[in-house]
Amino acid sequence: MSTVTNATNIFWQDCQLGKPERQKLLNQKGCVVWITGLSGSGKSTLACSLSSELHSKGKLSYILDGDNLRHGLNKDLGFKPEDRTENIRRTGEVAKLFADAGLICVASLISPYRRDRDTCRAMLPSANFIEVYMNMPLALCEARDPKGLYKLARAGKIKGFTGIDDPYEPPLNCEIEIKEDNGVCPAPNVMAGQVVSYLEEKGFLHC
Ligand SMILES: Nc1ncnc2c1ncn2[C@@H]1O[C@H](COP(=O)(O)OS(=O)(=O)O)[C@@H](OP(=O)(O)O)[C@H]1O
Ligand SMILES: Nc1ncnc2c1ncn2[C@@H]1O[C@H](COP(=O)(O)OP(=O)(O)O)[C@@H](O)[C@H]1O
Repeated sequence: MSTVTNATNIFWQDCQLGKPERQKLLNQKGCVVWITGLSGSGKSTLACSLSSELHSKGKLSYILDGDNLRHGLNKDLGFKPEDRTENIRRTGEVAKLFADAGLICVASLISPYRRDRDTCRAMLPSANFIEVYMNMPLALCEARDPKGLYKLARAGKIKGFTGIDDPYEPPLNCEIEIKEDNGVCPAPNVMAGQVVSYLEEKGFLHC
């Protein structure tokens, strides 16, 4: 366990009952499905559809949604680069705990900086971090604009909005890419099916 802490005189406490026993109980393997993409790209839609699909298969998942976490755990953070970095780090640590609990943790955050996502990946055995890139054109996300935030950003009323005046760094080596097919975005259940197939193929849905 390599962690840098500010505290001294702390010790790692182990318990005989561990992840393997919890996984056996749940008949699944704990992992993190990390969904990244622009605002409006469909992250939350995919997270919900995926969670429902897994539930119907008797598999336990839990969604960590960026917007929701910012109402509690991450309420002290804004959208400055260092705040986004801390937002992702904290969420990565929580996701790691859920995966250790044996759950399929679905994290859905813009997570715009590659280095921050890679930091989360490094928190887990590499196969257990499944990065899903919502590769949707900015024009589509902006046309959707369900919260009217792009409009505000274009009007200069929100500063540092991802994709407008703050960068989004696409993954270079993600496990799953969701993109348009002939200019059409796949339906939510189709996007979820793509992820479920991956989880099935890699053995996460059984123990
Ligand atoms: N400046 C700026 N840039 C991007 N997004 C903004 C901003 N201000 C508010 N919002 C709203 O916050 C949601 C993104 O939160 P995240 O925690 O996922 O962002 S990040 O990962 O820390 O970049 C995002 O939600 P989604 O649309 O679901 O992605 C927006 O609703
Ligand atoms: N696959 C899809 N097909 C059609 N509309 C979608 C799809 N995915 C998302 N949407 C719509 O796009 C908008 C943004 O989706 P959302 O999941 O909130 O994105 P994000 O979480 O990335 O901000 C919502 O109005 C949602 O209903």
